[in-house]
Amino acid sequence: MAVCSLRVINFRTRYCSGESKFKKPINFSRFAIRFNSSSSSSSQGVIASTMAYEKELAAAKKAATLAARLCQKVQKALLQSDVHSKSDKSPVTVADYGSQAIVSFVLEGELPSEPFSLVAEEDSGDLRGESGQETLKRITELVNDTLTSEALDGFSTLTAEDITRAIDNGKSEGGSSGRHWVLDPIDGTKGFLRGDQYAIALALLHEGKVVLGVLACPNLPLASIGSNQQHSGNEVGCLFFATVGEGAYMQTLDGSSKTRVHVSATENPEEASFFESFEAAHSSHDLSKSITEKLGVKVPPVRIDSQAKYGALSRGDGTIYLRFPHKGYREKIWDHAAGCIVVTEAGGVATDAAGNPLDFSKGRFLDVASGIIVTNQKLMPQLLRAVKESLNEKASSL
Ligand SMILES: Nc1ncnc2c1ncn2[C@@H]1O[C@H](COP(=O)(O)O)[C@@H](O)[C@H]1OP(=O)(O)O
Ligand SMILES: [Mg+2]
Ligand SMILES: [Mg+2]
Ligand SMILES: [Mg+2]
Repeated sequence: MAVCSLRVINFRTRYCSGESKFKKPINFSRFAIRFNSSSSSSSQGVIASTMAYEKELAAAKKAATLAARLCQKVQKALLQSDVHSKSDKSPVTVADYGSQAIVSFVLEGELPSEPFSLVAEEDSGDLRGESGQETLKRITELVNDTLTSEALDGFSTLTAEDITRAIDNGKSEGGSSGRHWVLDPIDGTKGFLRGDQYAIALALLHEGKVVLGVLACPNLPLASIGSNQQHSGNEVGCLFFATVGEGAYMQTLDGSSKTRVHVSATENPEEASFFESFEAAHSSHDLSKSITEKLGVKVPPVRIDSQAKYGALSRGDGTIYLRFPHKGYREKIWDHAAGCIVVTEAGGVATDAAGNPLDFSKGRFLDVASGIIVTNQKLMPQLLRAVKESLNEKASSL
């Protein structure tokens, strides 16, 4: 049984000792309150006590929340800017790198006694040459502004080199042994640019299995977004999180108390609504139309960007999520790891189009047969049959 006790920890000690990769001492004068669990989860298998991964979850929530603050600042400035800069990709670049730097920096600092491995989407290659200097300067300012104003007041300013090093922590190959953090610093960049949905998606792999996931969705309404529901209230900003065997939860991004979430219990596909990519280039809308017609789904699809779809599904806004990328596209683990554990812990099932479980243990890529489908346990057999029929029809029409 784990004991929760309040412990005061000096950030200066924590962020500067042990395995830290930061050459420059980082001076934190702020004190943090952390839970100290007497049941060490790190070396006792994937499912240990009921308090397993508690300190990792706290660190992940903190990292994703701070990264979300940075992204919100950039998106706000982007949406206020003129038409010219809206077609300019640089704001999202700055937010992508900044988000990755913050998550890397916070995780490494919060968990100093653990070896740190991060599999993340971005790397600093494009920032290192002469042409990247202006962007790197903007990222460095943004990260420093965010950490100063939002949480880690009192720390000494990070240099551009600190930032590139934090970003490049993300080069790990992951795999089936040990622990690896998995990060998409902005999932749904197209949605981010449009002012729509995006997510900061962070998960932890342990011995090849996803054991923890956090999804920060800054623009997702707190109220349901399903096509069957009346929209009520316009408050936005959700944080979903789940630890293996302990259920899935949602709270507001600004930190309200958590609520346990469950997938929809709908067994009748005629009552089900479904989610898919906003961008037809990311997932075939024709195929999902064929599948949902076979099932008898009556309402039109809810199309939104990013793993916010997994979050919405985990709280029952809809019943089905279909994703069929076009030929040649290879899925990456950071595009599904966090969403997958959130929806699974909420009672759902995520498989590839052939019904195989998703295997996150093979490195940076996630090799799947044809696509990814998600629904509740009761509907999955029916959905799999419809998917198989539609895929066969598509193959024979080619
Ligand atoms: N051609 C593509 N097909 C499918 N997914 C893509 C493609 N290009 C990028 N993606 C990634 O897939 C996800 C988009 O999914 P969705 O349509 O559900 O928002 C994002 O993670 C996006 O990456 P990124 O993280 O850079 O935005
Ligand atoms: Mg992504
Ligand atoms: Mg991304
Ligand atoms: Mg990308």
